[in-house]
Amino acid sequence: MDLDLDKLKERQKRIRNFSIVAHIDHGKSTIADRILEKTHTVSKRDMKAQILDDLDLERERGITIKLNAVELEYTAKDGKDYIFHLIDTPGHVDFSYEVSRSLAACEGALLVVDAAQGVEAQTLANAYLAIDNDLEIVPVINKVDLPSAQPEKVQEEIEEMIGIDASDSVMTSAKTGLGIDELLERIVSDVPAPEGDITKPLKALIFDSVYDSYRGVVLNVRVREGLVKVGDTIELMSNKKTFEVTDVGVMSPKAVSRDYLMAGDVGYITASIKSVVETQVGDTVTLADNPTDEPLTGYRKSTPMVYAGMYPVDNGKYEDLHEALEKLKLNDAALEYEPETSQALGFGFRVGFLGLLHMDVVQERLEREFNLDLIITSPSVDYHVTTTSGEEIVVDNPAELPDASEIKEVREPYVRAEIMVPEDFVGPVMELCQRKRGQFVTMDYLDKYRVNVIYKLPLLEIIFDFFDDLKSNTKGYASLDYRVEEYEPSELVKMDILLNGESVDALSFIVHKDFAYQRGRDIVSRLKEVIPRQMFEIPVQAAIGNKIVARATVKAYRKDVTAKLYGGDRTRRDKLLNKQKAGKKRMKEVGKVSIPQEAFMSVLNLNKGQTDDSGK
Ligand SMILES: Nc1nc2c(ncn2[C@@H]2O[C@H](COP(=O)(O)OP(=O)(O)OP(=O)(O)O)[C@@H](O)[C@H]2O)c(=O)[nH]1
Repeated sequence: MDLDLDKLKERQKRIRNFSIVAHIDHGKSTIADRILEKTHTVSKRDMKAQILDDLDLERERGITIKLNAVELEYTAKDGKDYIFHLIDTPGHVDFSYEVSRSLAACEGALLVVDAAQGVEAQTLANAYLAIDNDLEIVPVINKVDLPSAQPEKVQEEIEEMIGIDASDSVMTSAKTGLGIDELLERIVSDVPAPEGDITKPLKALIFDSVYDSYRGVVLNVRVREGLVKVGDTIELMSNKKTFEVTDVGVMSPKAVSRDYLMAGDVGYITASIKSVVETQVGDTVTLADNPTDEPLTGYRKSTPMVYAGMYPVDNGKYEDLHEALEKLKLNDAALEYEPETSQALGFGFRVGFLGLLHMDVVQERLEREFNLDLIITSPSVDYHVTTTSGEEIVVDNPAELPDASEIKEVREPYVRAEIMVPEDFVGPVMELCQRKRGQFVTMDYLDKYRVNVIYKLPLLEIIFDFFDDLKSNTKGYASLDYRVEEYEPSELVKMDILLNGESVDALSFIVHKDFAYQRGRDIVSRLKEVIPRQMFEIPVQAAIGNKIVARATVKAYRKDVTAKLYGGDRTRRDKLLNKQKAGKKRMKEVGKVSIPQEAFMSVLNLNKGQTDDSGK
């Protein structure tokens, strides 16, 4: 192999590694498509819309979940050929950890801002992530074709709110293709070429790893120093495991083998690694016989924020569910699960998700790709509990919360929520936050019209429907960004639900003392609606400890039953519920009672009930 050092150095100067960051829907994927098209990475004819979103589900939902790195070739106006590595990032608040991963592989970021919407919460959050990573930021104002576009105003916003020079922002319309040529030139001129000594021992960062049934584990790496090629023995520095490299290459957008990857490159390595568990994202890859002295510093790991039980409708499918989760995990580093048993539902798993959207995506993939029918219990957060005997435990399943008499203190996760909103809506936003047990922190005017309202809120209150409520209370103008900051003591109680006199563990939930009675009543009346009638009466009760706080009765079967199901507005929560309804009637027999999937999601509706009540 001809590895002329001067040529390699010359090649390194022509590499540009960059990401595109934006608030959701500001046009990141469409811009990526245009760039791919312009660089002829895919011919227009072959190009499916949004080729970077390779999961069917992503395309359907129009959201980007997994990050993808592609290599593009671009002949610039200076006549030289440049090598672009474009790393796509997701925009949804559930997936912000994926953003920080991809940024670690780049020197620059295109910050895309919608010319009509302006800077929003995720624009800021992502811009700060990029600044923290020392990336060169190229501001891009997209959708300038829209009649409501106000590019100059957006330019000012970027300068005022992010503090970067936006006077030379690239004006684009990813829809018409306007400005894309200029954007490509700006990537060449503004994004710095990677540095890193090619002659030093290999030092590469794993920023993603995916399982491929043909190739085994595929490591997506950013090479920082040195060079790697087929036949090398690599070592994963965190666990000292060694593997022989079977292939290296880049995605373009399909996998294309290369002779080597060198300092500055973003590409893949395969090395007959059997399990993704061995390959930690953030780990450093080096050569076994010529290792680097110091590993790279890893970056923030994703941690689940929402937990729910997943049970096969057919108990015989437990192993299938196990296998399916194992396979999904190979592709989804954020997914966590462990076995769990429920008296009511049998054997299943407690699964940790980044948020409700992530939960929804996982459920859909399990059902679609693995053909499983699942019952999912209502989502919960994790609680830190100190028992009277001084023991510290973490509880992510309401059924496992110890008896009140054994609890000294329960702490729940609180987030710092930044809500950006036009001044006119500050009132409704504050009202909503107060209702959700929020504590006001501060409020800043971002410009003449817009305010950044900061609240401390219990994660429990915001995971379900806060975002939807926020949107409806502000005519869609508010944007939200949040992160878990701390755990704080809270007066929480466990609500048990009894059907036919039997406590159903999978229906219990944790609720703040002040809302307990109302929610007890709400859930009971909701369950009364969704539990199908039988030949006998079914008492439905809500209890805190031994105390029954609400009760209702599912009357014995009559012929004219019309189950009144919640229709409601078009929010994510409702879509979730509607989907549960639309699918096959998923039921679980518990004792003599059949419990449908909707019953387990009742707690999502409860919040709605509460909001409606207080909103009246
Ligand atoms: N009018 C107009 N519409 C655009 C333009 N760019 C993108 N859009 C539309 O805006 C919507 C969102 O674009 P996407 O590219 O999917 O946005 P995104 O930021 O990638 O969204 P996520 O992948 O969900 O984070 C789509 O309906 C696009 O067709 C533009 O320049 N002009």
